[in-house]
Amino acid sequence: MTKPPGSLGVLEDVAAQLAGTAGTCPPPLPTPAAVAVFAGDHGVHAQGVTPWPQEVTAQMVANFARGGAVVNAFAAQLGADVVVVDVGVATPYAVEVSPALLSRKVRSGTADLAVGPAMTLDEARRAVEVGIEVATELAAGHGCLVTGDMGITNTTASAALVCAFTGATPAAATGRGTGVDDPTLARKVEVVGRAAARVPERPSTPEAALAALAELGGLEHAALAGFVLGAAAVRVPVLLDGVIAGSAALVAAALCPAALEHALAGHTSAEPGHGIALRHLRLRPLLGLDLRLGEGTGALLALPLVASAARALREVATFDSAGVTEKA
Ligand SMILES: O=C(O)c1ccc[n+]([C@@H]2O[C@H](COP(=O)([O-])O)[C@@H](O)[C@H]2O)c1
Ligand SMILES: Cc1cc2nc[nH]c2cc1C
Repeated sequence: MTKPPGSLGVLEDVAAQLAGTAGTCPPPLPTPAAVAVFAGDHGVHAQGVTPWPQEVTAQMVANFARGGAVVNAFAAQLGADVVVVDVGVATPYAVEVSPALLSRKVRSGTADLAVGPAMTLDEARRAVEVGIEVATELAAGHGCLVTGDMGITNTTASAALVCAFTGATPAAATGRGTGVDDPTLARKVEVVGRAAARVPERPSTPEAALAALAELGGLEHAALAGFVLGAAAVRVPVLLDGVIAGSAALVAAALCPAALEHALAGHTSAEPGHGIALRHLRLRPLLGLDLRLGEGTGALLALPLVASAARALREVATFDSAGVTEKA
């Protein structure tokens, strides 16, 4: 290629990874992309760890389906498709039947992880299977699968998963989520610590990973873990968003370590557990913009970088073909 070797830095690693995932060099363009926004509610809402009412999850599901959320705006900028997947929303919403909304509810919200298992092993497995199925369906017709999430209180479950899977302390892994005050943050740290202490640290077998997921996770975390596995199985790159995807990727890595070879971290969010998860997974985030929205927004912003990496391998002339003299 007509450039000094290594001069595209991290994009050279991205390009090589895309080629490895596809099994072809140059790799296909990662477009069009599809964002799957997995939505679920959380029993731990009862502990007062977020200022937002639970109904906001359902209301935002309707907003995604109508095209009115930030993720829809960012997707429109890139020609990406948005699909919202109800894997565990607890309150009703009114939307017309739309191809942009998939009803795959496993249960109406999890149980309170502060006092016992968030879900059963069977529910966790079924939610993982939802993610695998959605990835498989979207892979036909899309060059990149982008993770999205919506779930009031899901940064609490994310922090608990990060503690369990990395050994991080609750104080280090727990952040302010949508923006909680100091007393709420202290309560959140306490809840995360109490819950994470119930599971054996750093589960590494698939059985232990599924058990930890059922104990601490959300239905959207389970589906996102499956989405990562499903994308890898059909060899389509998966671009990860924030702390919810990052904590779900820890679960996916314990279920099948090789799956993470097909994952890219779009950004690192302001939630401290996210950086911990990415370092544990040895994933380098492409962007750092202090985002803390979720929905898939940070991952989508990184998509042009991933597409440019693929385009460089596909379209740049060689020294020979362009008649450019090589270095001595
Ligand atoms: O993506 C992130 O890293 C991220 C960080 C903070 C908040 N969020 C979003 O905010 C919601 C959860 O925040 P909370 O405070 O209710 O736990 C949920 O819908 C997430 O998508 C997302
Ligand atoms: C309004 C709102 C939009 C969101 N999108 C993702 N998480 C969210 C949380 C809230 C509160």
